[in-house]
Amino acid sequence: MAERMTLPVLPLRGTVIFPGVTVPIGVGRPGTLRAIEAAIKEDRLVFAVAQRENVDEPAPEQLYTMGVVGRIGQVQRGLGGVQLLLQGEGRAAVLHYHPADEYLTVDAVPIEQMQPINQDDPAFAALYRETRERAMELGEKRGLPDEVLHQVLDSVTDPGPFADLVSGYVELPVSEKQALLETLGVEERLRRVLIHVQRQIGLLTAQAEIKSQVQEELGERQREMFLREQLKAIQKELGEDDQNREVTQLREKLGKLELPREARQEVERELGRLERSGRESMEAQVIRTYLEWVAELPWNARSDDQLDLTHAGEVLDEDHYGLKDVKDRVLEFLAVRQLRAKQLAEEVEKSGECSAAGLKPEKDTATPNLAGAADAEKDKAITDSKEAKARAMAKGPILLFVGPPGVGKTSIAKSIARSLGRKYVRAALGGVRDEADIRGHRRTYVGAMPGRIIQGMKQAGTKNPVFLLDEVDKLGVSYQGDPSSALLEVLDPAQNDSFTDHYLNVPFDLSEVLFIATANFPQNIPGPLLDRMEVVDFAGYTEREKAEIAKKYLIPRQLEDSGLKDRTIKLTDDAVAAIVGQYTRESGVRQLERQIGAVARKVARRIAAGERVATTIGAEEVRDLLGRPRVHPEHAGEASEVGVATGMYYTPAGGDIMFVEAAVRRLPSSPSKDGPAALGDGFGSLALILTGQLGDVMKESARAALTYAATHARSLKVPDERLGSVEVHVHVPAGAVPKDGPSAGVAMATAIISAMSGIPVRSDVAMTGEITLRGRVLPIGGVKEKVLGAHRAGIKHIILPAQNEADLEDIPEDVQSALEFHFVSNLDEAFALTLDRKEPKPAEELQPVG
Ligand SMILES: Nc1ncnc2c1ncn2[C@@H]1O[C@H](COP(=O)(O)OP(=O)(O)OP(=O)(O)O)[C@@H](O)[C@H]1O
Repeated sequence: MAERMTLPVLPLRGTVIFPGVTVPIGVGRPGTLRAIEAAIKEDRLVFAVAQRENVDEPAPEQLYTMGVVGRIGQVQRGLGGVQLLLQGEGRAAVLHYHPADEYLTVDAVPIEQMQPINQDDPAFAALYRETRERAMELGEKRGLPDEVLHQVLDSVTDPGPFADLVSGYVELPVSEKQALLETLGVEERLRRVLIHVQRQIGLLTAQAEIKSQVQEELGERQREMFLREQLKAIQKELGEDDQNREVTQLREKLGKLELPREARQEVERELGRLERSGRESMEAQVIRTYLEWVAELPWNARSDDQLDLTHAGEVLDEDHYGLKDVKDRVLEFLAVRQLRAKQLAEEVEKSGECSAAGLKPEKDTATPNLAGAADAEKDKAITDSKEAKARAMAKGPILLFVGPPGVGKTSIAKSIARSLGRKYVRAALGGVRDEADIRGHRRTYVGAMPGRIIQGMKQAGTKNPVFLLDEVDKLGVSYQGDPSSALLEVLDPAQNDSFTDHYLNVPFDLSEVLFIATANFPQNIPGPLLDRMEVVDFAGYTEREKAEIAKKYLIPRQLEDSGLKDRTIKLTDDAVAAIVGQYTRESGVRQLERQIGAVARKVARRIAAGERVATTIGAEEVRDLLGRPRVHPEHAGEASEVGVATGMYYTPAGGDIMFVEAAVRRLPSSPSKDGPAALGDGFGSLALILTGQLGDVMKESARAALTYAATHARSLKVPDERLGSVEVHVHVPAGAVPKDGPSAGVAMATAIISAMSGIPVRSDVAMTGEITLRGRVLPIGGVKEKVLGAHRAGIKHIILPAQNEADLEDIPEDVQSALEFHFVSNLDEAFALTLDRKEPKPAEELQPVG
C-alpha cells in the first residue's frame, strides 16, 4: 500500500490533467492561490482534481475523487493571478478532503495503473500500434507540425503513459476525460482512447470534407460566375455573336460571286482575319469595309450589248441636235468595234473547232465520258477567255472628245451608253494630282479607299459600262506619283484585264469597259496618253445651232424643271435669239441653258404670285425678266481706221474678235531729219511698248511683227519722213482677258504697218495667223471657234493662213455662206487684203514722245 499524502488541492475547471502531461494553468481564485503559495513553500506538489461543477469555491462533494499529483513548474505572477506550468506526475485517489479557511487540502493515495497480463499479446500490440498511428493521424489532422508530433509521441513508449498523453490532448468533455483518468486498466484505457481518437478523426475528416465541399461548391459557383462574367466581357469585347453573324453573311455574299482565283484567296484570307479580330477593333472595320468593297464590285455582271448601229444612230440623234461629224465618228467607231469583235469571235470559233477535233479522239478511248466532259469544259473555258480577249482587242483606241465646255461631250457619252444598253459612269479627273486617286491607297493607310476607276466600276455595277474620264487634260503631276501613268495602264488593252488597284490588291478586269475621255485642251494631255486616244473634235455651236438646241432640248427641259410643262408657255425665235446673243457668250450651251432656266423660274414665280403672265415670251419679255443684257460682244468697227486691226481669238468660252491697236511716236534723238539711220530699211532705234495683258508668246509675236515691219518699211510704202527712231506702242484692249498665243501675228503686223504708213485697216476684215520674221504666215488652231466669233461680231471677210484651208469644212454651211474667206501664205498677201489703200489718209507728222 502506497503511502498516503496530504496536499493542497488545485481544483480544475473544465479540464482534467493526466499523468505525464505538462499543461499551463491560470489561477485566479483566492483559495486556490493560497493553496499554490503553500505548495510552493513546501515541495511544489499539489493535488490537481477536476470539479464536477463549474463553481468558484467548490465544496469537496463538488470535486471528483480521483486526480493527479502535480508538480508546479514555472510560475508567473501577474495582475489578478498567476500563470503556472503544472506537470502531472501520477494518479491519486482521495481519501479525505479537508476544507479549511485558508485552502482545501486532501489526503490521497497514489494509484498504480494496471498493466495487461501479457504485453506481448498480439491483440494488445495491435491495439497499441493502432492507437499510436491514429493518434499520429489525429495530430496531423489537427495541423500539428510533423516534427513536434513525433517529438511528443515518440518520447513516450509505454502504453499506459501513452494513453494518458493522448488523453490529455484529445478534445473531450470533462466527464469523459475524467472517465479516462479513472480507467486504470491500460488495455481498456487504450481502447477508450482509440475510440475517442477515431471519433475525433472521423469528426475532423467529416468537418474537412464538409468544409472542402462547401468550399468546392462555393468555389465552383464562383468559378462559374467568374467565367460567365469573363465570357460576357469577352463577347462584348468581340461582339462575338454579331461578329459571327456578320462574317457568315459576308461569307455567303462573297460566296455567290464568281471571283477570280486571286481575289478568292484574298477574300478568304481577310474573312479569316475578320473572324479572329475583335468586332469593334480598327482592324475589323478595315477588313469589313474591304470585303464590302469586294462584294459590291461587278466581277462578272455585265449588260448585254445592243450592237445595232441604226438604233445607236437614232439614239444619238434623239438626244442631240447637230454634231453631225461627232455622231458620224462615234458610229464609225462603234461599227469598227462590232466588225472586229465578230471577226475575232469567228477566228476563235475556228481555232476552238480545230483544237477540239484534234484532241478528242485520243482521249475518248481512255475514259470516254469523263474525259469528254472535262474536255468540253476546258474547251469552253479556253473559248471564253479567248472571247474575252477578242472583245478586249476589238476595243481599238479610246475616244477622246475635245472641245469647249457645254458643247455636249458628256451628254454624247451618255447617249453612247444608252444606245449600247450599257451603264454609264463618270470620273472627274480635273485636279487629280495623285496616282492614288486613280489607283487607290494601300489598305495600310488610315481611311484608304479604292481609286476612282474602281469606285466607278462599283457605281456601274457591271463590268462593261461606258466609263467617261472627264477632263484628262487637267490631270496634274505631284510628288505622289504621276496619275497619267496609272491612267495609261487603265487604258492599255494589253494590261487592263488585270488592273490592280492598290486598295483592292487583286487584279480587276477592265477590258470590257468602253472608256471615253474628254478634254478642253488636248495639248495639255501627256503625249503617251494622247497617243492611245482618237481625238473627236467638238467645236462650238453657231448662234443658229444654239437657238435650235434651245428650242428642241433646253427650253422643254427647263420648262419642265420649273413646273411649267403643262402651261402653254412659248419663247419666240426673237426671245431665243436675244438670250443667245445678249445674255450668253460661250461656245457651248451651258450658260444658255442656265439663262433659259432663269427665265422659266421667273415666269413660274410670277405665276405662283398670281400675276398675269403672257404665255408667249418675246425679246421684250426676256429683257424684262433677265434685266439688262450682260454680254457686250465686240462688234466690227464702223469704218476703216489707221493702226487698228481686227484679230480673232478663242478661249474655252468660245471665239471672238479682238482689236489690235498700234501707235508710232518719234523718239527724242530722232535722226530722221538727218537722213536714214543704221537699222533696216530706214529706221534708227526702235522701241516697242506692249500693253493689254499679253502673254509671252504674244509679246514675241509682236516683236516679230515690228521687226518685219521695220525691215520692210520702204517696200511697204512707209513715207520717208516717218522713218527714223520711233517708239511703237501695241495695245490689245479688254485687258481683263489674258491673251496669249502666236495667232495674232498677222493682226499685229497689220496694225503696226498701218500706224507707220498711215494707211487705214479695213474694219470688216478679221485676220488670224502666226508670222515668221520673213513674213510667212503659219497655220493656227481654233479656226471654227474664231470664225464663228467673227461672224457673230458682224465681220464680212476672214483672212486665214493658207494651211488652214481644210478647216473650213468644220464651219457650218450658213456661216460659210455669210462670209468671204481669204487664204494667205505671207504678210504681203495679207496687207494687200487688209490695208485700205483706197482711202489713204494724208501722211501726218509723227508726234514726238514726251
Ligand atoms: N447638240 C446638243 N443637243 C442637245 N443638247 C445639247 C447639245 N450639246 C449640248 N447639249 C446640252 O448642253 C448641256 C451641256 O453639255 P455637256 O455637259 O455634255 O457639255 P460638255 O461638253 O461635256 O462640257 P464639259 O467639258 O464642261 O463637261 C447638256 O445638258 C447637254 O444635254
